Amino acid sequence: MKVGIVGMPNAGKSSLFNALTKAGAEAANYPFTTIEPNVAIVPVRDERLERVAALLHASEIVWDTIAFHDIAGLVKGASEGEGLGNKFLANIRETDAIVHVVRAHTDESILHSEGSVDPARDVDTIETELVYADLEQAERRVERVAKQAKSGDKEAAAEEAWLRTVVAALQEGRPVRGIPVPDAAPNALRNLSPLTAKPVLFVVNVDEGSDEIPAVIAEHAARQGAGVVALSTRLEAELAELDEEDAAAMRADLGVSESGLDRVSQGAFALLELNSFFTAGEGTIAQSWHLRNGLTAWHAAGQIHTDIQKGFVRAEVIAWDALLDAGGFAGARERGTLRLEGRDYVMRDGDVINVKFTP
Ligand SMILES: Nc1ncnc2c1ncn2[C@@H]1O[C@H](COP(=O)(O)OP(=O)(O)OP(=O)(O)O)[C@@H](O)[C@H]1O
Ligand SMILES: [Mg+2]
Repeated sequence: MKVGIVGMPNAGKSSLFNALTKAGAEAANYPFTTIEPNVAIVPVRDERLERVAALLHASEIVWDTIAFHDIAGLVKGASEGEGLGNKFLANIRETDAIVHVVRAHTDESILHSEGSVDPARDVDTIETELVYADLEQAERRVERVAKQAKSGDKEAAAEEAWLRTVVAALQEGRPVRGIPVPDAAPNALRNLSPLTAKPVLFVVNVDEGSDEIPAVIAEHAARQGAGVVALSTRLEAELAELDEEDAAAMRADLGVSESGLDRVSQGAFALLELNSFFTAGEGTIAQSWHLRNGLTAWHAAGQIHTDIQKGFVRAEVIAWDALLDAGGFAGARERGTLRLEGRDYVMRDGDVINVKFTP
């Protein structure tokens, strides 16, 4: 899963990114934590898997990860190429979700490109740039698709009609999110990959020691079904430089709630309506995975390995807490809480699964 970080210049994007990168380096078990200078691979920690791993004396824990893409600040006019903004926006077109960093801290030593701290105005500026960028993209695409439609391509005709609705909405400043995709052109949304259709997590960059979300941002987020997390990105970046004990002591001193970064990564996952599931065995690797709500054991097998999916026979499944209650797989088998399920079993959040397959 990929997430793009957007926001005004100096909003705190790179501080957040650095904090995430450092946390990733500590915990990810990935040798390639920073695969590119502006891409950070961050583990999504989950206490449930930690407890399962402890119970089974797992050899190690492998976390599912999110890739965060840091881009330069978007000024007004970014979509017209100012400040290279458009190129940066193109970089995040392929992401699954957007983290929008909003400055709310009042540190006067940090310049604001608009001369004052005003979270609602800044959110509006960035959202307008995203709308413009999508508009430009949609106008270009509609021309191309219209040509295909003229040659009698039914799907192209449906896509063209959809694109015209999209262009009209964007011209009025409305996002693409929520505009229904026609059955006759099921790939229309993916072909355009509009920024304003992606789920959003607002990260409100607050003063140290605060975790208050400004009401205007909370209401704005609620209206568009977005998530909100408040933290000081500078503080998180500083804490990430400390070892775990010192960081915990400093958090306690400042009265800052634990794991601001975990809230960001978990918040990003929550946006996409993903379920977690786990694979684990006595003394082996305990691993976390994610799957869209409503998908089955067969899909879960495909996440683990295509060969395991191809050879799927059945799956042993148990809820993570039932496994803890039973004291392990042997106990669960005795109690009958370890179930055998077929390929159509709909996975539940927190399931531990062991797929039996023919190689
Ligand atoms: N909560 C905060 N309180 C005080 N200062 C902060 C806070 N968050 C970030 N800063 C400071 O603001 C400055 C800009 O932060 P940062 O580089 O993360 O912004 P950015 O959004 O990446 O900017 P750019 O758009 O230029 O890439 C840094 O000096 C950083 O230490
Ligand atoms: Mg930056």
